[in-house]
Amino acid sequence: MENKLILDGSRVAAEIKEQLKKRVDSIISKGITPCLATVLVGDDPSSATYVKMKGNACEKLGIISKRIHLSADITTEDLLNTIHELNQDENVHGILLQHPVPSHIDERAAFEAIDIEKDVDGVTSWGFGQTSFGFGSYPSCTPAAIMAIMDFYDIAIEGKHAVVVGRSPILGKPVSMLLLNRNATVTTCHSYTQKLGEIVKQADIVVAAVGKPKFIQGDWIKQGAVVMDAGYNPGNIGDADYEACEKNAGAITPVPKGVGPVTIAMLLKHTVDAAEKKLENK
Ligand SMILES: Nc1nc(=O)c2c([nH]1)NC[C@@H]1CN(c3ccc(C(=O)N[C@@H](CCC(=O)O)C(=O)O)cc3)C=[N+]21
Repeated sequence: MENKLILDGSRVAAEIKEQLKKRVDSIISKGITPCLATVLVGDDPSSATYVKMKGNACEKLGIISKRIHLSADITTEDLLNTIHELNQDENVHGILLQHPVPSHIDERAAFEAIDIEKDVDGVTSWGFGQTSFGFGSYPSCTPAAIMAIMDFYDIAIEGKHAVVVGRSPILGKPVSMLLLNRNATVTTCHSYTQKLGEIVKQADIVVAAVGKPKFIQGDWIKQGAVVMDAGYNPGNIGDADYEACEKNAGAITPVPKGVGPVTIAMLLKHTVDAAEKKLENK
């Protein structure tokens, strides 16, 4: 049997960040310091951890991390006001509103309030539309990460059958569009999909984006298929049953150190892109 490839997200992220560091230094020498604003609402511990990781990753590259932490009981209006202020703030180049926000808040309205120029996390419907049509600047970061890992390892996409399990607005749906734009044949599955295992079994590329630990079963994976696990469940458990899927897969991302670190690298890249655009228009 051919060798199995463990897709090392930490390595991909490290290489991307090394390139970014040079660009950050150059932007700073021209008088602008890239800045990402992160907005965290409430006190969910894993959200707090992820946001902290994003902020720290910024600072490591010399990007300013403007960290905004709002209390869980704010209103949608309060959150919209915060976003409007960040939109107005000349020194902020990118805005990340951490998902999920408390359920009494209209998350979609908050995402939509983000200025398209600053939507480095690809959460607006405008950004999604651009991604879908294939000309946007900032696809959502986890979908972008999945593509970046496949490109890093020269995994063929064109003509392949990609099965995406999940259709969330910033993961399953946009990654389906990115794969489609790369000429994959895309099947997007969800909670109403019948005979899911049989469909996944047909996949050359499986994207696990359901948000349920170990949901993708090993015997659903065709021999040699590529498994991209975008799950981030409590305890750092992926959406694929790794031990079982790994047996059949030709290539697979682990959790942790798979898609996660590259998601953060893509966020940094988009922030640097946004700061560079600002510089060009100065
Ligand atoms: N608006 C928005 N954009 C997001 O991109 C977004 C979000 N909301 N909400 C939550 C998910 C989750 N997410 C992760 C990013 C990195 C890791 C990551 O790097 N994890 C490490 C391990 C983490 C640890 O050590 O605790 C790894 O996989 O190696 C995980 C999860 C971004 N998300």
